[in-house]
Amino acid sequence: MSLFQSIDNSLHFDQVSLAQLAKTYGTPLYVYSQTALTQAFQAYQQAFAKNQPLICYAVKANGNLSVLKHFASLGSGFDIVSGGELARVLAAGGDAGKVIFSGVGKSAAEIQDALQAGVLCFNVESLPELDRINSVAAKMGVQAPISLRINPDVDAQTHPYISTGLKENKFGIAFVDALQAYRHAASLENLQIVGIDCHIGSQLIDLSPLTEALERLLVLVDQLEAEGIVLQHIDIGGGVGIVYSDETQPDLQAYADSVARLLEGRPQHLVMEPGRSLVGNAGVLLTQVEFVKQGETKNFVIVDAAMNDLMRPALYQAYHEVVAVAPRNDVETVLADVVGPICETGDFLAQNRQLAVVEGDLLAIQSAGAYASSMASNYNSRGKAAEILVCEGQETLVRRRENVSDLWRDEILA
Ligand SMILES: Cc1ncc(COP(=O)(O)O)c(C=O)c1O
Ligand SMILES: N[C@@H](CCCC[NH3+])C(=O)O
Repeated sequence: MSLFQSIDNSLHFDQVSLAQLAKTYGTPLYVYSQTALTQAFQAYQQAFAKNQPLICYAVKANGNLSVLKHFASLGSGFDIVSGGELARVLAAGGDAGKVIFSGVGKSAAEIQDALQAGVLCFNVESLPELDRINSVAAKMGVQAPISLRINPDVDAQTHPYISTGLKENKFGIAFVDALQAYRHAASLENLQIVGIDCHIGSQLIDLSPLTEALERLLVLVDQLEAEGIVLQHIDIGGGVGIVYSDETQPDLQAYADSVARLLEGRPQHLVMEPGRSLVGNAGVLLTQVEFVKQGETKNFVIVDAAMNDLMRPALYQAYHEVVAVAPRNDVETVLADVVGPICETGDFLAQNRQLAVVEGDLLAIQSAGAYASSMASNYNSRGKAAEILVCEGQETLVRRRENVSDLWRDEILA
């Protein structure tokens, strides 16, 4: 059942009035539904019940502390890609023992902090990274748990900027080099090999590339076993795509069933790193119309949110549904681009939409829970939006709006 409801012609999300939230906290405003977060997490648990996976939520999708705390309370682990994300997970009460550390450029300091915290493993993406982790661990007198991220050269059939499992992508260790890399890891004294990982891309609607990648990984697992390298876990990477507009909802259960079939009889634990599908449709970005402007060839609905708040449309021409919080029929519907106040032609949130709005109206930009606030910037010296968590009629402010008059606070007037 949708958590959006129209009550007296006014949109509610998880039983909280969006108009009331805008009035209390101002706009632009991110609103996340805790109920939706729980439902999305439980959908994974249920679909994959047979394998009892460790779900490591990908923090990069939405690192709000309260979102992380909620996932931790549901038993989630975390997939991190920086020291900053580790700090967030720990601040939110996450269990370091359920943290996997991905990313192609881990610094020595980040590795040291992660070892200190006691992360579950590093997903290692290159040979020099293996050596670096080994040397940091040696200095600390510890064993570092590692898993190799394999680049299986499988086409995820998604946007090229978020495709990660092809030969030409910077991610992972090439499939053909994988055995040699494991042998090298096994020769290093301060490394403990615990797993294997792959992640081929994000926003996958056709899930067959995911199972294809897993099949390739399993060939390696068998080869490793023959060499006496026995793994504790298999990490299948990120989650499934979500519906932004007219995509077909990917069949999570069918995917889980294929994974279960492929892993049948194997001793390894299943690990996964979903991000988008746990938070994407649990969030909206509320924005207010500043002006409706008639251009010579186009109409523009100028709103108070911009590409610094939500950069997906500018970066990937991504589509986000835009709906009026209180739809009206007393003004003409026009075809318009929804644009922000930033001085860039690429500063649009939506293009060619039919909208009937006037100055002061509120719009809800849908599917804004993932890769939205987490990719926000201060471009044009704009403050980052506030964030609210709603749950069955209750609201909680979980991030204050940044104060624009002291955004310069970390600079030094020389
Ligand atoms: C290494 C890694 N793991 C997990 C994810 C999360 O992927 P998704 O948000 O598609 O579930 C990503 C992002 O694509 C990633 O780069
Ligand atoms: N930022 C991307 C997803 C990146 C996935 C990270 N590997 C998006 O908004 O779709």
